[in-house]
Amino acid sequence: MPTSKPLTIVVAINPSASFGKSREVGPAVVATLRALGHLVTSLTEPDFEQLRDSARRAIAKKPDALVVVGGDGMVSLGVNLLAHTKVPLGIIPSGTGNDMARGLGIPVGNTEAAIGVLVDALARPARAIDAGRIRHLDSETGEETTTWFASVLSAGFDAIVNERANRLRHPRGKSRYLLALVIELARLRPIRYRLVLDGVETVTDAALIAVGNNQSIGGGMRVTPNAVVDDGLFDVLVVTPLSRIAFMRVFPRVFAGTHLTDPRVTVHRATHVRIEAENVAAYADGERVSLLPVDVEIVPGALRVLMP
Ligand SMILES: Nc1ncnc2c1ncn2[C@@H]1O[C@H](COP(=O)(O)OP(=O)(O)OP(=O)(O)O)[C@@H](O)[C@H]1O
Repeated sequence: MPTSKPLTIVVAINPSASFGKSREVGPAVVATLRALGHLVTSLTEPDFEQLRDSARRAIAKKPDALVVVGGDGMVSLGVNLLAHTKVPLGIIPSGTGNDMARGLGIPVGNTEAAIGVLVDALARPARAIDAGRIRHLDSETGEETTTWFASVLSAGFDAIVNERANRLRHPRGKSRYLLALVIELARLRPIRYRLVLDGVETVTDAALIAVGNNQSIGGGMRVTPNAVVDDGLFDVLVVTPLSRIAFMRVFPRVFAGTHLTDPRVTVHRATHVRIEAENVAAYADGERVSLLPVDVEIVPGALRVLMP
């Protein structure tokens, strides 16, 4: 591993990521960075909100980097604190999905390799990538607010499955999503959307709309496989209504990103996207944003990242 000058680094750790299966990852990151001589502030808190508050206070001191240890929820925490600042974001994936890390080429499922990538990246200037800015109504206050995302915003069948999984108490782990998928597949029906892409409006029935800065959701489902994080554009996936049988044919192809050849699947490129539909929630970077409508805008170069 190359050595670099001592840096001040904040490491924000989610010990509950991946259902607590990766508790040793955070301490390993902190130990490695300290062994290299960096000045590390290690943050763990009882819950997400307190961690976000501690990280916000630590970032106000302008450290050289914020490293998040966890899944896409932790990426979301980092992106929302760092967008439009000069502080770069490092990611050590230890969550369930880890889609942002996957799309950036950060090793997933190999902590040592991910730490190696981070250490190398700390010795180089960080890379600027685009981020998505969502304008929506806050679910609690009803007031207009802004949420940033770096990977994919989705609003459709996958969000419905997510909502169902969150309402289920059992089973734990990935099988909860599988059960939610089976339940919602049985109830599958088209959603009527109003979609505005760079000022051009369409009203369409669809099963799913996803707005990608990066490529995947749900742990490697490459919904927008051609999205590029620094091209100043979103890839907007629209899947027209599918029968259950057609869904089961198209769905496995999404993992490989080969669904784009299916005539029921379209990808548009746009910088501004408005999505409206009745009673459908938007999820971004795996976290619930709010019910639709949302207005989404790409902000070129808004985020600095430590990546290969
Ligand atoms: N102590 C804690 N610190 C931070 N987050 C916590 C904590 N306890 C529970 N959480 C929950 O963890 C969620 C974020 O999890 P994260 O995304 O890091 O991992 P994951 O869900 O396993 O992975 P992925 O999002 O990639 O599927 C937050 O929504 C938060 O509510």
